[in-house]
Amino acid sequence: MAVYTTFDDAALAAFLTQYDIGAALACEGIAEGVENSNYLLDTASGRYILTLYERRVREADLPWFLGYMRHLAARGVVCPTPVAMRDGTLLGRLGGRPAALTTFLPGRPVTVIDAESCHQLGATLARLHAAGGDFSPARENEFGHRAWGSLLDACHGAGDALQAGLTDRVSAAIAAVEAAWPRDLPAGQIHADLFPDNAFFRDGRLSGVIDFYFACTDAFAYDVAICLNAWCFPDEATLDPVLMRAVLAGYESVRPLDAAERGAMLLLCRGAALRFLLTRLYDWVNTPPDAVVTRKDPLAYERRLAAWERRDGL
Ligand SMILES: Nc1ncnc2c1ncn2[C@@H]1O[C@H](COP(=O)(O)OP(=O)(O)O)[C@@H](O)[C@H]1O
Ligand SMILES: N[C@@H](CCOP(=O)(O)O)C(=O)O
Repeated sequence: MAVYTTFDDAALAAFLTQYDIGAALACEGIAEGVENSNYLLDTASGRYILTLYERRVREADLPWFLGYMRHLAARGVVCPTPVAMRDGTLLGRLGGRPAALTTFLPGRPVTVIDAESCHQLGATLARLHAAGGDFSPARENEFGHRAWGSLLDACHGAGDALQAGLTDRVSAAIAAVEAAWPRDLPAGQIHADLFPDNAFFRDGRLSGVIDFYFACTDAFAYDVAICLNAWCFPDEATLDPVLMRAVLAGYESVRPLDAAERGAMLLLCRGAALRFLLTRLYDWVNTPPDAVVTRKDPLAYERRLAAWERRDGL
């Protein structure tokens, strides 16, 4: 459950007076998600998502995220669009947290990932990369390869309780991937967390993308590698090559990968597995026992890392 911050009716009413959307008819916490507190808000003018930003999201980055979502929406990428207050401001405060309203996207994540959904995902990712091309402010990837060593250190060896020798194994994997990390790949704005729970489908079509709060400026091919990890391991351990080929074919139907990107993909996949292994491990170790959130399994990404390491090529 991801509702960390609550507020009373009076605080919500006061917050909504800044907008032109009417008073709240209903406002319910949303159980899914791990990063922020999300509420489903209904007013006479429609349905919205109310997000209170928590934890990892730096307040100084919020204008970048909200501006990026507006930019993508204006270019035809179906994603939550921040709703402006009467004075044009996108960001307010509620329950002591920075807060914003975005449009509600209908649709649901796929229940069974198949080649068709993977193909659509790949094509959508490539469109998202193209649409971000003229959004010029850069935002560093705070979970890029330079951050991995510090994330592991911040776990203080506690991963060994999950799996014997995990700390040394991950440390060696970071060193190997970092030493060969490719430079100068085509780069721009990437989603960086386009997992199946962040892609909505309606009537068999990918209808929208949510959750842009890890978006950053990095290699496009790395974003593809994140999706290969997130979408192509049906049993959390074994790569399904049919799904992988479908993601790549979907992507390349819109934006062909160049030779350097194709050559680097396997290494980028190992890097992407490490990135989610490390943030999940950090959360596993550092989430207080009374927190109302379901921790995600770090070892599901150790198994993906091992699967990539066993391969000679895609
Ligand atoms: N714009 C939106 N339209 C519809 N549902 C949304 C929207 N944004 C978030 N949600 C719902 O809220 C859940 C959590 O959102 P998400 O952005 O993934 O949270 P977090 O960043 O906290 O992980 C999603 O799984 C979805 O059910
Ligand atoms: N996708 C990440 C965690 C981020 O969660 P989300 O609910 O914001 O997508 C993971 O699976 O580790």
